[in-house]
Amino acid sequence: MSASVPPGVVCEGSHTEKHSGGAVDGWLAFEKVKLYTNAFIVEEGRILLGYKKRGFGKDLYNGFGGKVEPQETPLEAAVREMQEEAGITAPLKKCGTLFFVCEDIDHAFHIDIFVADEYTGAIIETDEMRPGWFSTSQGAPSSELPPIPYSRMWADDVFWMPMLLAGKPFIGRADFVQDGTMQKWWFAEV
Ligand SMILES: COc1nc(N)nc2c1ncn2[C@H]1C[C@H](O)[C@@H](COP(=O)(O)OP(=O)(O)OP(=O)(O)O)O1
Repeated sequence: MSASVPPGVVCEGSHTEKHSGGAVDGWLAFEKVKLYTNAFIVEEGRILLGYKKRGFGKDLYNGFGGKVEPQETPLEAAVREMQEEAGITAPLKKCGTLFFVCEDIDHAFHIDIFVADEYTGAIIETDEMRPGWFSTSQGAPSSELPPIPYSRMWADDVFWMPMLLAGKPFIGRADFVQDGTMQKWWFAEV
C-alpha cells in the first residue's frame, strides 16, 4: 500500500504502514533539520548496543552514531562514529531512515540507520558509550545474553528494531514532548 507519509519523512517508492498511534492529531512543527546517523552490528543472534554515558539520550541504550559533519556523507559519518564510540570499523549498509521532532529542541533529527553483520577491531568502552551484546531472539531464551532492553531505550525503537533485525528497510517518524514521552508515531516498511 502507498499513501501519504508524515511531514519530514521522505519515501520515493511504495511503503506499507506497520505501526502508528499517539494521543494527538497533528505532528509537531519544525523549521531546521539536522542530519544524524545511528549504526548497529547484528551477527550470530546478537546485536551490539551502547549505553550512552553523556549528552542527548544519556542513560539509554542505542546504536552508535551522531551528527553528520558538513564535509561528510552519512555513510562516512556512520563509519567514523562507530570507530569513535566503540573502537571498531564495520562495512555499514543503510537500512532505514527516521525523523524525530522533540518539543524542546530547535531542530528536527533526520537519522540514517545503518547495520553491518561483521566488524574489525576490538570493541572498547569510550567516554560516550559503554558497548554490550544483547540477544536478538526475543522471548526465546536460547542465549545467555540479555534480551534487547527496550524499556531502557528510546520509545520509538521497539517499533522499527524488529524491521532492522528482519532485514526489511523502513522509514518512520516520532514526536516527543519535553519529558521524553513519545506523543505521536508512524513507521512503515519500504
Ligand atoms: C528521539 O528519538 C531517538 N531515537 C533513537 N533511537 N535515536 C535517537 C533519537 N534521537 C536521536 N537519536 C540518536 C541519533 C544519534 O545517533 C544520537 C545523538 O547523537 P549525539 O547528540 O550523541 O551526536 P554527536 O555528534 O555524537 O554529539 P557530540 O559529539 O556533541 O556528543 O542519538
